[in-house]
Amino acid sequence: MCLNLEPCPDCPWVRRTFSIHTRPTNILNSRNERLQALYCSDECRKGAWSGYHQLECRMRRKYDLLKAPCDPDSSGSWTRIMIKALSTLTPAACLENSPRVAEILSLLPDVYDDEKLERIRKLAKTICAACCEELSAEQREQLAKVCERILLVFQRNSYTIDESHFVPSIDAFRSREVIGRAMYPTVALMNHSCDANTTRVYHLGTQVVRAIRPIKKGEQIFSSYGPEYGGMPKSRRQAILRKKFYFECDCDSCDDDWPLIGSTMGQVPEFLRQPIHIPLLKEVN
Ligand SMILES: C[S@@+](CC[C@H](N)C(=O)[O-])C[C@H]1O[C@@H](n2cnc3c(N)ncnc32)[C@H](O)[C@@H]1O
Repeated sequence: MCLNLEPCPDCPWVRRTFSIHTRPTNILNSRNERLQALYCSDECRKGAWSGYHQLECRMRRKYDLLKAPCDPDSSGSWTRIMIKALSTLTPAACLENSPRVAEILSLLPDVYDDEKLERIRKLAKTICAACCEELSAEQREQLAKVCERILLVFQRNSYTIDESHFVPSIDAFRSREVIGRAMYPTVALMNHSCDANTTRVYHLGTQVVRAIRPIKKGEQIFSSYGPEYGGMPKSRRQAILRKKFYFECDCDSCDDDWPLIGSTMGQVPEFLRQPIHIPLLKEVN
């Protein structure tokens, strides 16, 4: 499910639908920039408004008024997730200590008390206060805890979606543009390895997982959550994974503390150490 590209999955050129407004507006984000609306059609715009944005817009204004420390993109996507969660949970069911709620609250018991958690907590409280005015303060507090857990699960299991623009130069990597975040349930089952055997690419909002070396039958399929062994020492990789995803990496390269690529260069024959100049693209007249 791609939350950020809704409600128009057929229109991949709609960008940042989480920071849109459906008509010209003077609302500014926390960086004092005007929020931008980009839709592929009028139909799409109307669908967004009636589907979720009416509520989202109210939340955003309320949230911005509170001047909570949260960047607009994150608060936008988190708001949308919470609105969806609240619509499936029903506040009353949440408060009866249902097995579903107990299950949600039991997730991620080892959360680290960091800045991001604090922001998520504030947002969850704000949205529950705005969405569930009919509940008592105590009930809203309980509901906010459920929402906080849902957001944390999303944050740990979702992926950034980017689009690569084809630029015929060695700088092609820099032309990647982040267009949102999404949860892909099957892909979320993949563990991280600092020596991953797959990579992810995106094609019009669809995530494609590709093997980057032969994978034997029965071998575990690993994804990279970011850090990779060759160019980064174990301590730094572990620190990043701990801060961003809250786990201690036990992949082979961390367990055996594989050396950095540069540190093994002395063992590589001289002719292999020479840079190879192969033009990436052939010019065509
Ligand atoms: C996106 S989930 C991956 C699927 C998860 N293993 C499961 O069973 O649902 C991410 C979680 O898996 C665990 N994990 C993933 N890669 C790991 C690694 N290299 N070392 C230790 N734990 C890892 C961590 O608990 C992390 O929070």
